[in-house]
Amino acid sequence: MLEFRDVVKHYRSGDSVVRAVDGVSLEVAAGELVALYGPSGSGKTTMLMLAAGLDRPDRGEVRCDGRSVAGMSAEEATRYRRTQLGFIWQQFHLAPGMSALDNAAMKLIAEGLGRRAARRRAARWLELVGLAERTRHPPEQLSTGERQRVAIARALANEPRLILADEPTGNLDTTRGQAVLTLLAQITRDAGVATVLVTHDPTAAAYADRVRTLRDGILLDGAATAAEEVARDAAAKGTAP
Ligand SMILES: Nc1ncnc2c1ncn2[C@@H]1O[C@H](COP(=O)(O)OP(=O)(O)OP(=O)(O)O)[C@@H](O)[C@H]1O
Repeated sequence: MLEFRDVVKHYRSGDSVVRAVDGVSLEVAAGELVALYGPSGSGKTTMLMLAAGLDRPDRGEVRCDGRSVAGMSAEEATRYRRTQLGFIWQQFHLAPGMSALDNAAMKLIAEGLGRRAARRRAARWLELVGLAERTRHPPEQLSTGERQRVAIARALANEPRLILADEPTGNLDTTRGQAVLTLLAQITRDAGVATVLVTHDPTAAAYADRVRTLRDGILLDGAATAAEEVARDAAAKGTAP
């Protein structure tokens, strides 16, 4: 479903070059949840931006359902993001002044679904993420964790084929975080979605079918279980797992 083929993305910053993604090949199948695990600055968000067509690789190719993402016109890329993709952003990107319900319904309305039907569907997703009591509140009247859940409801409401989740539980307490991860794993499996979960939390990585570790823009060898990755990480830091 999603494929990175020898992808390189470097950023220039003054005289130096940041090798954000440095020759990554990775496939994520429909119905599979892959965790991209790695420290801050290892290139995880850059990989999601490339998959969403919000940035272009310097070399290599990102394909979704066989189509080159960088090869899409601006119009095709917008439609791809609205209809195929559920992007859960680290910074939420909610519209201020609009209710949680309208924020969650936004992509559905943009795709032409009637306002009432869009709101009905969005309300169901808000309920699933535990926000049934907060649908009328705009983001500025919600806690950070509640905003994160609105962003998750919005990302899932269009029933995407590919979910890109950037630290989706970063602002949630353990119970809420586990509920969101269980929901993501369930949607991935039941709806045959390909999901990439970016995290530096080993507990979150444990919900994945496969965990791949990114360091300095390079994927470490081999797929591993979350437990193996946690042990490898602890060994690298010289701490007990
Ligand atoms: N637009 C940009 N211009 C210059 N450098 C960038 C740009 N975007 C990212 N970088 C750099 O690329 C590297 C990878 O960044 P990225 O955001 O992908 O890391 P990350 O693993 O998602 O980090 P975090 O866990 O902190 O979100 C970092 O060193 C970052 O500073």
